[in-house]
Amino acid sequence: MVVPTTRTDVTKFGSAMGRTASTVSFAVPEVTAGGVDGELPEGEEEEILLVDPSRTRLFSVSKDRPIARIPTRADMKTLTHMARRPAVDIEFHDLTYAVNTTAGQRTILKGINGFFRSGHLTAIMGPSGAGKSSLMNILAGYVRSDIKGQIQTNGYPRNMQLFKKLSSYIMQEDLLQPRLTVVESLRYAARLKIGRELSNEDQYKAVDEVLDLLGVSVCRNTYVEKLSGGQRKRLSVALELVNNPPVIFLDEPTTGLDIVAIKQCVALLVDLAKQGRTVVCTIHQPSSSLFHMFDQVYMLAKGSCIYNGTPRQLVPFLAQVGHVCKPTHNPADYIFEVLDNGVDTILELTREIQNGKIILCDDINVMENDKPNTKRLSRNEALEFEKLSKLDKTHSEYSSSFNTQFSILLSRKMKQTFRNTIGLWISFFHHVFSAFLLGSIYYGIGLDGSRPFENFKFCISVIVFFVYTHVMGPVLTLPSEVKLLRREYFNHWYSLRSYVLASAIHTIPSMLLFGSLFLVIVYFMSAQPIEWIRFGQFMAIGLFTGYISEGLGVLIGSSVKNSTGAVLTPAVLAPLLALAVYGMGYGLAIEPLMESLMAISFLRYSLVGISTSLYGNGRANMDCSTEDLYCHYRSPELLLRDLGMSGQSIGYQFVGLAVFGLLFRVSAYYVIRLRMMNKPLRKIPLYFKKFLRW
Ligand SMILES: Nc1ncnc2c1ncn2[C@@H]1O[C@H](COP(=O)(O)OP(=O)(O)OP(=O)(O)O)[C@@H](O)[C@H]1O
Repeated sequence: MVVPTTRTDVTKFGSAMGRTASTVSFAVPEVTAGGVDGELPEGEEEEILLVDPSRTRLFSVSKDRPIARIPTRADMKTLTHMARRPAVDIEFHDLTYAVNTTAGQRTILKGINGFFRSGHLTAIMGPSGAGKSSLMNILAGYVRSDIKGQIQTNGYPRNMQLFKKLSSYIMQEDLLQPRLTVVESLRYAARLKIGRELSNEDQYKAVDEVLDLLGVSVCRNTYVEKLSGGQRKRLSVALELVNNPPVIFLDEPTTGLDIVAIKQCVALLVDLAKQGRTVVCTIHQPSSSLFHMFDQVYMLAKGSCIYNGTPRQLVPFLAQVGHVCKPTHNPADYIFEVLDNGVDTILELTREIQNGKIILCDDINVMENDKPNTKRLSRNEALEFEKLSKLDKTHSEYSSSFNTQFSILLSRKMKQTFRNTIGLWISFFHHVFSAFLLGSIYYGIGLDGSRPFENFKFCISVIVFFVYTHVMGPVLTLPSEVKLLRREYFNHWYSLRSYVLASAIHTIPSMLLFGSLFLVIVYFMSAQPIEWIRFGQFMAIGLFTGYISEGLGVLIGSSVKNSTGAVLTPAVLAPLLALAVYGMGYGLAIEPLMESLMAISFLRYSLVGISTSLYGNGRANMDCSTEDLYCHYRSPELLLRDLGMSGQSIGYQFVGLAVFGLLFRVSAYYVIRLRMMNKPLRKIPLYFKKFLRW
């Protein structure tokens, strides 16, 4: 092995980067490596070319080597029906990311530099904890605080609003809508993400093209829950591809896939990049053949860049600093072994690659001439694009209007709800069985003046039924839904308001259907008065209670994970129920303090409402079935008085319930909004102020 003479030269080169172009020569040691062609003879002199001293850091260690062509599918299809997008290059300078931990401040990324260009597939690699996900999150805009340094797109400071529209982040977990078919999922995504940019017909054509391109046409009518791991990953990519984003970030796209699916997945990313997109993914140790499929590899260790360049240049680079990779060795594995040598090695590699300022390429001409198909965005075009996107306030943020988002989301949710046939059957049996059970327990007591307290227990049972039936569903399902929401919301599919509103409405039809069935059965079995107004009020209070309880479930489910929610929900409901029934027998003697406490239990309004619907509104004295001389509570007025409910209007109970319903839903909206951010606590005062202004 030839002792490299490069270190000082590279340092010189690095210091020359600031102002003037220069040409630096150094000897490249003889190296051979598995899977790499065209090694140089020992001691051969190579020229390092500095292309643009002020910004660009391309240089070649081995410019005479055959050009490493990225394998692409010969029959690769082009996306002719998609919206046109500009190509976007991303660069970052002196990027530092430091977070506060209990042990003090921790620097996760240490002044790294890089340049990820359009038309290239870049892999961010490194050992566990190196900072790959942190870098990806920062570049994608997922993390935006605690960052120092510059991030630029096409040479200009990144405009986050514009960048969000031009980029997609595909997270590691394939979060998909299980009860939609592949083509339905894509069509919903297209309608939300493309909006008015393309006609419906063109949107559907774009969807068909994406299906073809990603090789998922065969399963276009398969339900998502039935897809294989590889197909799910392809669908995840397809969903983000429908609006043709020029920048795609993927976090660990190969995790959980078998070797064949991994290759197909990376080949797909290569294809996407070759069409002019900037594709950046994080990846754990890839195989040698996989490693060489990437156009650029960006390696991190302990928050610093230790390599930046083409896969082919990794072996010569390592050899340059005295680490020779055997031909039989996978270079991607070898560098991990090198890192095992300790911190000094990391520092040395970081110095050599100038913390990412240098990009090692096979041939500068390849880098320069291998332009992507799409048009690069000039400064003027960028400004024009920005201006256009700001013309209409609604359209500046999302591709489709609020109403469109709402109707699409509602239709998507309803479709899934009504396809959940097992869930619907369970719900049906639960309502019918509980209704007959309750009806049997309180059979025929409604008109009996000697059993009003039993009838009051019946009212409590109806309220408890509606509370527990509707509160637990969102508590258990929302935490996983929030994850899916995070992906779609972050990728700018729709606004949070349209999502929350659609979620708040989609359960109403099934709730009305099953709830009414339950109420009709119990009302008539328990022989309540056959008066349509009373019946209507009874139904309305019961159904409204169910809806408000669901709102409480949404608030709890959006705030905590489901294991916590399962414990927290009964803990919240128990005191509310105790406050609701307080006053039974006390009549007019309820203390003012207790009265105000009772007012904060929404169940109190339900209970007063349902009792008033049966006994209020000037109901005549009831008949008594017993032979008692004195049947005290045959007078409904007396009964309501002793329950502490006299003089209460049913309208007031509806207003009380509506206030709580609104409070739960609006609070849930803000909690979800805070969860979508990475620094929620800091934003609480801001949101409180906004809420007060609303
Ligand atoms: N917000 C944070 N607060 C505290 N530490 C953090 C935070 N974000 C990341 N870290 C730490 O920074 C280091 C880098 O994290 P990151 O997730 O970026 O690494 P990674 O290279 O993606 O690792 P892996 O391959 O295991 O996913 C880890 O040690 C992680 O614990």
